[in-house]
Amino acid sequence: MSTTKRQKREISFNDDNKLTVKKMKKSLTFVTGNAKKLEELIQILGSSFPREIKSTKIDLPELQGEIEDICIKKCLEASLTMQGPVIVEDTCLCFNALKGLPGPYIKWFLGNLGPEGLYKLLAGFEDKSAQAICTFAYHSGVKDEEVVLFKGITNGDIVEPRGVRDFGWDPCFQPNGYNQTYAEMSKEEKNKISHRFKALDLLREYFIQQDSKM
Ligand SMILES: O=c1nc[nH]c2c1ncn2[C@H]1C[C@H](O)[C@@H](COP(=O)(O)OP(=O)(O)OP(=O)(O)O)O1
Ligand SMILES: [Mg+2]
Repeated sequence: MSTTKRQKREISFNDDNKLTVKKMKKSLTFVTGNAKKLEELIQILGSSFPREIKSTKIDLPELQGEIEDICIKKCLEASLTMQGPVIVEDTCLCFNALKGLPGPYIKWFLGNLGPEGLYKLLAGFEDKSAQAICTFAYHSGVKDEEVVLFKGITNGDIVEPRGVRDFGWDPCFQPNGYNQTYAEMSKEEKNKISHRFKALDLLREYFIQQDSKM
């Protein structure tokens, strides 16, 4: 019965003056400057996720290098700032014809070129295929503990932009097996197949496993 040992509890009296004990979920802070990422995370994880998600809007440094290194460093920065358990994520859009670029630098390419410009980048190439990669990183906040990574990849094509323009490069990314871009799909549909969904599915599994070991 050690599962409840470390769980916080809220003790109060209900209307009939009976003592009630409510188990409180531990919290986990998602550090991100991007409100759309947070919105999707909340929709994907839902209320059954075994942690209470809090969020802090901090623009963490945009680092260079391999995806894994970027995520580990980004997560350690967040953990130092928050002094507690945190998750961060980094999203890459990798064009196969460009050997994986823009990759982690997609934010700057998108900011300067927009979805149209991203599509035009591939004008000289027959291969329009791309990978949307989302990597979540978790750190417990305990010094010397390692960062854990969860990666989700959705393959697709870069197409002429179509659909609503409320989230980044969604209008120019069409996942394989669909004739709609992410931006033309409903949020529910995107959240069932997206790179972010796949990464969060692994993260959810990890926390369920962790709790079952306690
Ligand atoms: O599902 C997505 N669909 C379309 N666009 C997306 C998606 N996910 C991220 N994006 C955009 C946001 C940013 O322009 C770049 C990733 O850069 P990235 O550094 O990971 O995001 P960010 O700086 O906005 O937020 P954060 O504070 O969490 O680093 O791709
Ligand atoms: Mg960023």
